Amino acid sequence: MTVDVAIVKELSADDRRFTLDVAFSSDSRRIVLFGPSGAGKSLTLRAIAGLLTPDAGHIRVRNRVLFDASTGVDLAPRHRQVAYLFQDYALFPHLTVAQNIGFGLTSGLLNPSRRERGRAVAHWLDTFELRGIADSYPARISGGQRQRVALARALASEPGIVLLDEPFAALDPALRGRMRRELRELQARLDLQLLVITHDPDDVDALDGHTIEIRDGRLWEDARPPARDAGPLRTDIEPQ
Ligand SMILES: Nc1ncnc2c1ncn2[C@@H]1O[C@H](COP(=O)(O)OP(=O)(O)OP(=O)(O)O)[C@@H](O)[C@H]1O
Repeated sequence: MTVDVAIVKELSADDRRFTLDVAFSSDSRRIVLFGPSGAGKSLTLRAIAGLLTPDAGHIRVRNRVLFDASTGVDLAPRHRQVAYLFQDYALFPHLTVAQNIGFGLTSGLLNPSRRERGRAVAHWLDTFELRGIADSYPARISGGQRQRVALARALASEPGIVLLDEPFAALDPALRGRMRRELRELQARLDLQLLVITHDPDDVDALDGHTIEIRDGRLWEDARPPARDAGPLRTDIEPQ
């Protein structure tokens, strides 16, 4: 299985307690964690990224053990080859589009020369059609452009998997439809594996991957059978 997660984490704040206890595995190129607000989706994503340490269990991605409580393995986030795209994209406001993308190249394991970095940044600017705004700051570009910059920055570090936290939630409906299509097209072009969390059934339909439903910190059901190959990309979904 490319992604194999079985984790338990107890959390408490004030007088509230929350138990995350999820186990799933999938070979699909598009894995969708679906569930209502407060279900435990972000906690699961944070655990995979290495930002939350489970009490028990294991996390394996592409045959690499990222975490295993029984053997004490707990790779640092920067060694996981996992890119995490935050809900608000978390771009650096004081860096231009090109500099934000370049940051993805310097923060990971890769430490390319200045010239190589320049070439890689140019490549990602072209891939995401961001040349025209390369020198703009995040505050001066649109929501869709911000999402593309965040994706470009995430992909520049050549991750094994990209984790996306509600990637379309902040976009207006028209743009949401376009970005869903763009993400699928991009995936087809770049051979990416995506793990997306969402509470929106339209995202589930549009992504058409292996959907895993989480509620109250537990797996609700494997809503669709795991697919070795997520199959041809759907083209019948129009932007809203
Ligand atoms: N540090 C913490 N301490 C205690 N409880 C927490 C902590 N972080 C999150 N929780 C609780 O864990 C539950 C799951 O949170 P999580 O952020 O994973 O939900 P989610 O499914 O991603 O929801 P949303 O779609 O609203 O982002 C929530 O009830 C939340 O209040």
